[in-house]
Amino acid sequence: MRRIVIAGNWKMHKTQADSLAFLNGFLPQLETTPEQREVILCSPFTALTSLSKTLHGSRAMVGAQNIHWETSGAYTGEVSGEMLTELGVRYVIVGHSERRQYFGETDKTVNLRLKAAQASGLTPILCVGETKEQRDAGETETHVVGQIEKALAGVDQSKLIIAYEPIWAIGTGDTCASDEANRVCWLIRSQLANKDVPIQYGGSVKPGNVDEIMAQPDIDGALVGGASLEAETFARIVNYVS
Ligand SMILES: O=C(CO)COP(=O)(O)O
Repeated sequence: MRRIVIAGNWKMHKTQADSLAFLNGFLPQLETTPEQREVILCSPFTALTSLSKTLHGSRAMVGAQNIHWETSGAYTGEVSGEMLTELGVRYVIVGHSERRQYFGETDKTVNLRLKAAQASGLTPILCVGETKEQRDAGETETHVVGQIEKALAGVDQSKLIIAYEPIWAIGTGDTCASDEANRVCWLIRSQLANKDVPIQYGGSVKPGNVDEIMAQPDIDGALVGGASLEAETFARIVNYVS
């Protein structure tokens, strides 16, 4: 049985106070969440400590949004795996398209960050996905398969989550049709040595489309941006109807 993993990516949203207010509304709604669903909240670095303390012993776990590949050194502005695990962080997003687009993340640095995350005991959530131009040119498959190959060179597939996030569907309200998302998730799985790696879909996941997305056979979860910022909305997604 493959794991089901629903993660919220808060991106650059929420102070510590905002995070705690969110949890007040969110945690009680996890009481009815089926046990086999993993629930993760990926906050900015500054809220990780508060999240970790408040979530201790609860159903939800804490994730970060980036990690540096070195264990320490002169890397101003960066954070190491040990710094994250010390706070109780268990997961980390790696290679999000916003980091690739705005912060010069490459397939090479994604690969280094994945290995560093695993070396420090974190489970990385590797993000891949194509642009609108690539999709329109019929290059989705070759692009995504290329990203997967380069990212996973030398990476342990037993401690890994992958998120397929078509860039044109992120923050646009323009969801990828669930059968199209499923087809790409299936393709990703076909490239993996470990067929049990959970593969999430991300891109405008909302209460109104989550049930249909999660009904797809090769989609094992969701990576949710905007709709993870509000407790009621994210709880509805986590408690999707299967
Ligand atoms: O980028 C995403 C999650 O990592 C998706 O963002 P939205 O859910 O806001 O489209």
